[in-house]
Amino acid sequence: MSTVDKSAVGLGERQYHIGVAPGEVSTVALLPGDPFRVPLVAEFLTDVQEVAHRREHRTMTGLYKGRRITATSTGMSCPSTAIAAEELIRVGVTSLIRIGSSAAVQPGIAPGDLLVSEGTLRNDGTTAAYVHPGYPAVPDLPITMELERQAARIAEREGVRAVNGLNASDDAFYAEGPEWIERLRREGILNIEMESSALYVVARLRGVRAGMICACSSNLVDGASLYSGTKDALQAGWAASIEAALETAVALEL
Ligand SMILES: O=P(O)(O)O[C@H]1O[C@H](CO)[C@@H](O)[C@H]1O
Ligand SMILES: O=c1cc[nH]c(=O)[nH]1
Repeated sequence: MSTVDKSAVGLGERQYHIGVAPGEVSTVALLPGDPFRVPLVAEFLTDVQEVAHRREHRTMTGLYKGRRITATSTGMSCPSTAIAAEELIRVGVTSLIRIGSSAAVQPGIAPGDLLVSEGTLRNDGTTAAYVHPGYPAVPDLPITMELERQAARIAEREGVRAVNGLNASDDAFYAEGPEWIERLRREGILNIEMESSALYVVARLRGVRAGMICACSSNLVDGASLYSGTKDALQAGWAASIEAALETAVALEL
């Protein structure tokens, strides 16, 4: 019986899940979760081409201030994020910046505020298949520092807050009960989302760079919630996050 070595699958070819081929992407990719947010990135770009849209993974490539930029949606959660990251890396992406939405678990963070990740608590199953339990999920330091600089600048202009710190990646949106949220709050975690754990671990293992900036969608400890109609603030937060990520790509020549 022969087995398939997946480390060689798709190298130099159109990728099985995300449908992109070498030459169709930049060296830097912005990663929203939702495919419907890829066109929001495209609004900032010129010369945009839709490269592929397979399953939850939609990809567009264009230019921002003369720099080639790709946007690819990861879908929700770590399994599809790991696949998107692996396949983007196989076609030449060397910097991955997640532009997400995320729920705050510290008081005083409001929908639309900007959250830059300095590290992720790995409460997901995917990364357990890649690395041992104590392995850290951390973003690239220069990307993180530039995202923080850009977030602070844009937040001041837009009259929102920019907050930097630790986040958690959960697998189960509807299993985030009060005990879990209270524990994260006590341990100083700022916010919860569902993808950065896989993004950071895959990036580290493959020798590329990753970072994350999120827009706050809701606050699980002080009751400000997207789920009761704060979508305008969230949309402004997404636009601000995209701008911060694009300016980071330009500043660091990613
Ligand atoms: O809006 P995105 O970027 O998908 O991020 C957040 O929204 C989804 C949950 O509602 C999860 O994917 C979470 O990480
Ligand atoms: O994990 C998550 C992500 C966004 N919002 C939540 O309430 N939980």
